[in-house]
Amino acid sequence: MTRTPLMAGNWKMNLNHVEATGLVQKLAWTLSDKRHDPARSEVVVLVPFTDIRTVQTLVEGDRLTLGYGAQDVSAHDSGAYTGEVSASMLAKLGCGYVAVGHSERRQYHAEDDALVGAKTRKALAAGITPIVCVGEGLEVRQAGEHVAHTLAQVAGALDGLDAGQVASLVIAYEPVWAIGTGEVATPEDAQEVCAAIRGWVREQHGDETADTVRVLYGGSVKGSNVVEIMAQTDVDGALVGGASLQVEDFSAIARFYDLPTLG
Ligand SMILES: O=C(CO)COP(=O)(O)O
Repeated sequence: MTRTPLMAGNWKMNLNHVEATGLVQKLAWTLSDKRHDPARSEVVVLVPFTDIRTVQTLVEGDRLTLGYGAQDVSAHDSGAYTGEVSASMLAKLGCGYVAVGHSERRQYHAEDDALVGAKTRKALAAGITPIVCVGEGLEVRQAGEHVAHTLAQVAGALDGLDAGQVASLVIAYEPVWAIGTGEVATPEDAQEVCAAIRGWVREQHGDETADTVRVLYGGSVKGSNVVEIMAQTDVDGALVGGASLQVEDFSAIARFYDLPTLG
């Protein structure tokens, strides 16, 4: 079973829709100039809600091989939920992906596993691939509880899903202590937890599902460290924050398969 690597750029709260146009155009130009092969890595940007329509117009107008999506979605279908955006609204804008349960949502908006699970189900029901984010903080890591902690988050978010649904989604392991800090988990750290996640999926949903589901690593991924991270058996891609705002760096990440290996 081959899993197409996925390189997802999470812009977080950066770039207005005018700036988004500039970045998407430059990214598309660079990827095509360097002959990026979409069969070897799928490239996606997760953008602020206010940028989605603009990105959709560029992707559809120029037939770009660039996926796009949102960074969050409501757990509700419609109604009196001021400020929220539903999965069907995102689907109408052509979003292929949405991040759910990012550590910044968990930390600043008190999202728990039950809410992350509800959002995951709404995305799936609307035909959008959820990128379910999990990962431990520094104290949990220091206590040696990172695998158990992360698997509990996976179990909570994927509760009630069938094997087909689990196979279709993406799980992103992002150790909180490695996000935006320049502190990268070692490739072995990334592999340990990504393998444990796949092992959990295998136990719960069988071999086919485990061999199909894509598990990403996120946390200070850059062009300079992506090759060694992608060399890990159970890492199927990266969820990239800061470096996704830099066209040169993000296009290098997208073309990880062409980069020289260090050492
Ligand atoms: O949170 C992240 C992606 O979702 C990781 O961010 P950085 O790549 O900036 O560490």
